[in-house]
Amino acid sequence: MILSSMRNVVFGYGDTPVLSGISVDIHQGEFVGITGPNGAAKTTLLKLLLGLLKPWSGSVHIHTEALEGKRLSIGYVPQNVASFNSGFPSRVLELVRSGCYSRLGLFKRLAAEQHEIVEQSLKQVGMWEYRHRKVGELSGGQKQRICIARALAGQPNVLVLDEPTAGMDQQGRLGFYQLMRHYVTSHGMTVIMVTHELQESGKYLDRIISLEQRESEGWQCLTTNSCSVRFGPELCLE
Ligand SMILES: Nc1ncnc2c1ncn2[C@@H]1O[C@H](COP(=O)(O)OP(=O)(O)OP(=O)(O)O)[C@@H](O)[C@H]1O
Repeated sequence: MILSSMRNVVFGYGDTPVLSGISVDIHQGEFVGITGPNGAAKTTLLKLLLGLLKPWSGSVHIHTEALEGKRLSIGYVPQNVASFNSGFPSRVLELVRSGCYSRLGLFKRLAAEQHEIVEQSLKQVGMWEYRHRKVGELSGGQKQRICIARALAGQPNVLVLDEPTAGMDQQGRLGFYQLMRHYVTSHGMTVIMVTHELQESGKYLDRIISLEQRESEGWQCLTTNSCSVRFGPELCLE
């Protein structure tokens, strides 16, 4: 079932267009990779899907009925979260706990259930042992992991991640793809991830959306139905 649909979206910054006539659907409960070269507007596409940017023309629609009565809850891990400066005052546990407030609202005390979810999220990204450390003192890959844990602690039904494995070692990356696959398969979560690492992530994904430049047409959106399909002329414009 379609959860989000983008139709003929045109968008740019200032008076410079960066996406021209993009149409793409995201289905409920799929793990989608968005790929394309630097500057192809992958982050921009995510922000349009999230409603953080407004298209010049065309439409972006979230079909909440696809969630079958559940409230829409979106987790977002932006690009470069690893650049928290070294003076960032929070400790890991506080930061990850703060992810619960997107669901609970501010000024609510966390119940035992939320404490368990925080613990589970930190364990799933391999950062439980670091829970009392200051965030600013962690390595880039470790900061990336706790930002993912924070997003998971919010128990989103849609998780949007912009190059989430940047800075992670190979073992961490593979563990992360498996974890996302688990959330998609076992919890019905919809996961949308910008990635440059299709070789590694491809077998875990349900579908790839590829932003490719076509001569004289600007950036266009191509999708594959199956990740085993290589990019090439067999792709058709959606
Ligand atoms: N706030 C902004 N103001 C002006 N131009 C912008 C802004 N954000 C992005 N752009 C431009 O829009 C284009 C697409 O940027 P975007 O960050 O979406 O690309 P990307 O595919 O995510 O790139 P990367 O792989 O390098 O992260 C680029 O040419 C970029 O310079």
